[in-house]
Amino acid sequence: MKMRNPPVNSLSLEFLTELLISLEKLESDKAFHAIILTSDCPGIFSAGLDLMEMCGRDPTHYAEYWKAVQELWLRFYLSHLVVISAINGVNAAGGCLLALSCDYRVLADNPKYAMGLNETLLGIIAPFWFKDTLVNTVGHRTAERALQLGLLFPPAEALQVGMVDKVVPEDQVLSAARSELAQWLAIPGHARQLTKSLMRKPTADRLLKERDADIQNFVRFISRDAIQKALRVYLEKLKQKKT
Ligand SMILES: CCCCC/C=C\C/C=C\C=C\CC(=O)SCCNC(=O)CCNC(=O)[C@H](O)C(C)(C)COP(=O)(O)OP(=O)(O)OC[C@H]1O[C@@H](n2cnc3c(N)ncnc32)[C@H](O)[C@@H]1OP(=O)(O)O
Repeated sequence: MKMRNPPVNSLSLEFLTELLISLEKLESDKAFHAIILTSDCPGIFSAGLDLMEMCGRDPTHYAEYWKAVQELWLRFYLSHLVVISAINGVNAAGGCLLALSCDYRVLADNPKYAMGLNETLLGIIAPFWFKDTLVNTVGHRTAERALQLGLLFPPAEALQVGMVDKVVPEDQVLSAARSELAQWLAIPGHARQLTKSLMRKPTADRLLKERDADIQNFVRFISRDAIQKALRVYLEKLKQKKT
C-alpha cells in the first residue's frame, strides 16, 4: 500500500477514508495475507494528521474527522493481516501512529527521516491511545520522555529506543520489509492472528469503550481559542520556512 497524498501525505479526512477503504478491501479478500505500508511522496512517509482539518472548522467537522482517525487506527492496529511499514521518509505524529500500529517497522537510514509523536511541539496533546501505542512499543520511560518533549527520533535513535525494528540503506527499505514478511507468513495464520489479538485487544478495547467520550474530548480541546491559535501559529511557521 503506497500512500500518495502530495505534498506531504497529510492524513486529511478524504485520505483517511481512502486508506480505510483500501485496507477493508484487502482484509476481505482471502488471497491477501499481508500489507507493506510505504509512501509514494519522496522523502516523506507522512506529516501526520492534516492540520487544515483541525483548524477553523466547526464542531461537527471535528467530530467526523476524529471518528475517522479512530476508525483507521483501530482497523490498522487490529488487522488480521501482517502489516509491515517500510518507512521511507520523515514521519510525524499521526503518521508515526500508523507505523507504530504495524507489526514490524523498517526505516530508511537517512538522518532527515526522523519519526515520533511530536504533538507537544504544536501545543497539543497525544490522546491516550496514541500514548498507549507508543508505550506498548518503546516502554513507559522512553514514551514519557518522548511525548513530553515531542521528540522526533532520527534513524539510529529510533532503532536504539525500539521505535523501529530495523534501519537499512534507503534503497533497501522495501526489500528488507519483504524479507521480514517471509518470517511472519511462515507462522500458522490462526495462531499468529490470535496472538496479535491477545496482545493488542486490551489497548484497543480502552478506546472502543470510550469512543464517544474521546470524540467529545477532542472536539472540546481542539475548539479552544488557545489551541486554534497555537495550530495557526504552527501552520504559519511551516509556510514561513519557505521564504
Ligand atoms: C485533553 C484531551 C485531549 C484530546 C486529544 C487532543 C488533541 C489531539 C489532537 C491532535 C493530534 C494530532 C496529531 C498530528 O498528527 S498533528 C500533525 C503533526 N505534524 C507535524 O508536525 C509535521 C508538520 N510538517 C512538517 O514538519 C513538514 O511539512 C515536513 C517535514 C513533513 C515536510 O517538510 P517540507 O519542507 O518537505 O514541506 P513543507 O513546505 O513543510 O510542507 C508542504 C506543504 O504541506 C503543508 N503541511 C505540512 N504538514 C502538514 C500537516 N500535518 N497538515 C496540513 N498541511 C501540512 C505545509 O504547510 C505546506 O503547505 P503550503 O505552504 O505548500 O501551502
